[in-house]
Amino acid sequence: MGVEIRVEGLTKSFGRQVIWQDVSLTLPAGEISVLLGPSGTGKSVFLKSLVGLLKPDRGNIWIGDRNLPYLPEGQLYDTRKLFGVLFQDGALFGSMNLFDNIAFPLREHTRKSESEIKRIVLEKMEMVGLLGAEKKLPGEISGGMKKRAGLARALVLDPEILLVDEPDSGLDPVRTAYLNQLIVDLNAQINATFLIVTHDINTARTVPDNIGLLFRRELVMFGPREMLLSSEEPVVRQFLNARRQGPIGMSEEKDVSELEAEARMGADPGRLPPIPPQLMPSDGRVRPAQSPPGAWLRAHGVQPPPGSFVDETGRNWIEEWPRYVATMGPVGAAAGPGQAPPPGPPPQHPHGPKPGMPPAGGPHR
Ligand SMILES: Nc1ncnc2c1ncn2[C@@H]1O[C@H](COP(=O)(O)OP(=O)(O)OP(=O)(O)O)[C@@H](O)[C@H]1O
Repeated sequence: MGVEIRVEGLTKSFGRQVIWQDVSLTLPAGEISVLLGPSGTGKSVFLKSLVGLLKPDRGNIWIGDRNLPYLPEGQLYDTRKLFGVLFQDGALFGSMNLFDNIAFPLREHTRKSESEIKRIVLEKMEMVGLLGAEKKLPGEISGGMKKRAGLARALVLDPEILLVDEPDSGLDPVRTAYLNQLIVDLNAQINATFLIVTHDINTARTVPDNIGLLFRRELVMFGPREMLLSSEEPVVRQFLNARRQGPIGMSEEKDVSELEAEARMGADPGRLPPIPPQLMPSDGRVRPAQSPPGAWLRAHGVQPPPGSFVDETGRNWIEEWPRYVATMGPVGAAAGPGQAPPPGPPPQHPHGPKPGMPPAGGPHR
């Protein structure tokens, strides 16, 4: 499962407003990528273009040998079935209970029997920790539950590509941490290609394999998490450090005089903080598409900022990794019952009975 998406020279405008131009990137199969950018830089437009809901002015979106913007209607319809999409608000039908909302794509796009639909819906509801909430209406549940219901619906057609638009919007930091864990767990389980749009820097720093940044109508950078988190590029440093100092202004980019004034005052976008360990699946397995910590930095001879890859217990995950993988079994496999426990909790692990999946009946607000 999971397919590569290759975007080449993509440009999109509405009338005379250019949203972004000449965007090229590859979303590697099975990996988690995050797209960042100041508000209004066209992140949602990019997601909608990827799934064929908006047509770019020019450029290619290759999924295998299919170039999505140029597909005839019938093939576009088929190709869209490869995608699961979680929109910002979950996009649930208010008058349908969660079961029917989640069953909707199956009833619309497949000829499965009701008993088969029930099996699939309950399986996906269990995956997102919503079993027991089948009868609830969207208006009766919290924002976090709506996101998880939207996620379950995005999963029912077994997507090879999962697009998630601002999973953290409207969620408190704890629920965002649960949702991040759920995303990592789902990626480990279904091995699809994930693209997440987010404003949450902690999510961007800990969840993905790759990060991209849109600014000034361009994709400033896209690459492995370690590349962006060790980048000296001012706009990348400013964004990932969440600072005012740097090229990004209040509503658009700063002009030259503002930047010169900042330089005179010695303001800069801040030193690079340590690179945190990447969030691991909660059952301790290594995701099939996951790279060992420090792999990109080593390959490119880049020294990480001091304190990188050290978790809250003081363990350095570059040193720990070979032992961890050996203990946890082969890459992609869950730990077996007879295996020794890993050396303490995996990095960035939220504590609790089943990380990523608070019980459906539990507190959600
Ligand atoms: N269908 C449309 N017609 C015209 N303009 C549009 C359309 N959709 C989006 N836009 C414009 O495209 C720009 C980018 O919007 P988009 O929602 O993609 O930004 P974003 O980066 O996702 O923002 P945010 O982070 O605030 O959600 C905005 O100026 C928006 O008004």
